[in-house]
Amino acid sequence: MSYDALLWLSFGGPEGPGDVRPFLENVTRGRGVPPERLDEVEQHYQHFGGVSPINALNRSAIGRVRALVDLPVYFGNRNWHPMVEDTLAEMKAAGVRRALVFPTSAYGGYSACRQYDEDILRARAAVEDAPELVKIRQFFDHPLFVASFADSVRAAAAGFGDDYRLVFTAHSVPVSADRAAGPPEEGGHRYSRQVAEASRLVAEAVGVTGYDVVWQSRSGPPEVPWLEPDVVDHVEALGAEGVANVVVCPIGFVSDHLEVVWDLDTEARDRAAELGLGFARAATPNEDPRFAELVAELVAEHLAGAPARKLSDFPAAGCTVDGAPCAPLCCEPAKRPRR
Ligand SMILES: CC1=C(CCC(=O)O)c2cc3nc(cc4[nH]c(cc5[nH]c(cc1n2)c(C)c5CCC(=O)O)c(CCC(=O)O)c4C)C(CCC(=O)O)=C3C
Ligand SMILES: [Fe+2]
Repeated sequence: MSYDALLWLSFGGPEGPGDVRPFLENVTRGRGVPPERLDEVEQHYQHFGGVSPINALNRSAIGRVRALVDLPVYFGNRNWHPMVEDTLAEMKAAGVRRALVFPTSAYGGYSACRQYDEDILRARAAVEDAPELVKIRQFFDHPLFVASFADSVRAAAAGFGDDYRLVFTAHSVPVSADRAAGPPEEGGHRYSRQVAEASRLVAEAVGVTGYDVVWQSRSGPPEVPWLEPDVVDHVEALGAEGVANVVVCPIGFVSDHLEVVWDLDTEARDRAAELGLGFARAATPNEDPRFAELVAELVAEHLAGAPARKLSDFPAAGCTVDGAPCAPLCCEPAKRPRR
């Protein structure tokens, strides 16, 4: 199979105050997020002038990937411009017939994997005679992903000697969504188990034996259970335990974005300061040159049909054609209550 492009598929984020509300409406359309939560999240964005760092960081990484791969690289998002539908139309007009897709998420699960397949379906439905789109596999246990986080944890912890608690954090999801993550015969929880596995690998690389895995940025109505504990609550619990310093590693994300700079660098950091805890946040991989190398390796691996380079034997999937699920009933979307 030959490919004539690479499509970088991401979440998207607003780039000015006027973008915030329409962006949030795109994110939450039909998802049962209460309006009060949206108002609150809008304030987080406006606190940063309505600009999320995510688009600029994607463009910066794409620049480095362009130097490493032999394919034109296009950029499209689920929720904000450049929208993936528009990018795909542009690709089609440029004569692209088959493209690889790099999704900016390392994990399985509905929000982290299957929803990107839905983006591919939606984009292809919007473009007549659309190019074929083949998505690249999950990479939570790739040696370059793990090494990048391990170095960022070491750098963040540098001022604390050995006296710190390492806390990994990933985006919370509804408990029901995590239960449905992966193919049904595996028993579910593929998202939280992959997050736990990546955390274990990074802790091992750093040489830390005691660490925690917690969740952040929960949304949805309060009566719906989401993965816990929350990172800010956890910082409080560590303070009560007498822990002196906390190093937070956002293992669930490939780049900084609003939920990293708000929930971690603002909320969790402020709470730690109030409690007199030392606090440091490990960098996400995006700006590490190894992240571009990781993407180039994943592309080369796919083109060569080479075996996956990975540090664990935990199941991974995600390589899909034209937005089909990884396997029948894999990460089935939840039936959401209409509001
Ligand atoms: C697993 C996961 C990832 C990691 C995988 C990946 O990276 O793709 C992720 C990433 C991100 N989530 C982001 C932003 C938001 N997520 C929301 C809402 C939700 N996220 C969910 C899950 C995830 N989200 C879920 C289950 C919801 C509930 C509603 C729904 O089922 O969709 C909302 C709505 C408001 C709110 O309620 O918080 C916003 C604004 C941004 C961009 C931030 C920026 O602009 O910089 C990024 C990278
Ligand atoms: Fe999210």
